[in-house]
Amino acid sequence: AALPAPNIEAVRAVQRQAMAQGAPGALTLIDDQATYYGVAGGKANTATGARMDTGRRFRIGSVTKTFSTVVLMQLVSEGLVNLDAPANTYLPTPLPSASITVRHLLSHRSGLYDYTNDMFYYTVPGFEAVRNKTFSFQELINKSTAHPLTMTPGSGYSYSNTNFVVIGQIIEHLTGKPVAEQYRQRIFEPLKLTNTSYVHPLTDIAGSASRGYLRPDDTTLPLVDSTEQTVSWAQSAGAIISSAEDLNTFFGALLSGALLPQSALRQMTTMVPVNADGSQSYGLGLRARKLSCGVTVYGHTGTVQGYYTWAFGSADGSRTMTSMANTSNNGTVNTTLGGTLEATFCGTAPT
Ligand SMILES: C[C@@H](NC(=O)[C@@H](C)NC(=O)CCCC[C@H](NC(=O)C[NH3+])C(=O)[O-])C(=O)O
Repeated sequence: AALPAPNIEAVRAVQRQAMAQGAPGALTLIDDQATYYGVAGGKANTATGARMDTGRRFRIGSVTKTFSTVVLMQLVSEGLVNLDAPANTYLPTPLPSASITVRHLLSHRSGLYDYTNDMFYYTVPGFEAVRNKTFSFQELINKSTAHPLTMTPGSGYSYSNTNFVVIGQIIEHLTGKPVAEQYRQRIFEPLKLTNTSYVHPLTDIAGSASRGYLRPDDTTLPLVDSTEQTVSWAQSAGAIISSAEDLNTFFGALLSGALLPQSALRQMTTMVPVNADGSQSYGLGLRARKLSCGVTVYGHTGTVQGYYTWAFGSADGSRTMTSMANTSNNGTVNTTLGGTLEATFCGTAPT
């Protein structure tokens, strides 16, 4: 069924609202079967006054989880991993529970505690304490397993960054190669994502990039420029740098079936509701949202110091959209930015 036309004025209104709520700048790029609509407002750099534009690179946070899932699903398709086998089968150091399967990790059903809850309890001190640090996967996993499991594995949905740090460790343990090489060889190069990179533990964003601004818990204090960091606290759970165009290409290829065998994509898009009315669900490294016009879109959100990202596409990948606001620790801005989904896929204006 044909989608309603994107409502570009509504996208602009959403961005204006997000900026009024504290985002220095915002961008949205829509790829509607190779017709492009770009909207950008505000500042990419508040010190120089450089304006935001849709070509700017930025940190995509948890949208990284979908890239890690694609690599893992390629290993499944190559017969190297069984989704329902215990994760311990593929790990150098066993997790505390042998009943945690690979599928539990990809669907946030493992019960592994999310160490970032402790790490970022105090937003700016927590960030400053790790922004230049490098962690091994095992160090991050040990921070998690210092806490008991939050639930019996498989008994429910509970989002945890730890799950995708373990996925990164499985990828490296199985292939003997760093995740950076896997992302590049299996996704970035084949799809020609020339503005997408995994440079951990380097802290700079090369090329034309937006600065990112972290809002302190004391909102009367000025924003903190959080652009340079290793993102070693997240790695395979959140350290990729990309652009709106590249994320649209990635989700377009994934959802149209050009990136994975159909059977693997079907595993990823087998969703489990995660909220009461079922409008939000999670599959394998993939979120789904049922919009007001009945359209369901698939993608991922991202939150990393200084950047909010929404990257989603229609079920067949024929229309994709990426939105970014260059602030974080400001839930109001993130929720507002999510309004670009309705504007893009339902043509509706913000309420
Ligand atoms: C939710 C999102 N998850 C991610 O993108 C992952 C990588 N990010 C986080 O877990 C947030 C870490 C704290 C950010 C900090 N917040 C604090 O420090 C709060 N005390 C900030 O907002 O920048 C997703 O999957 O959609």
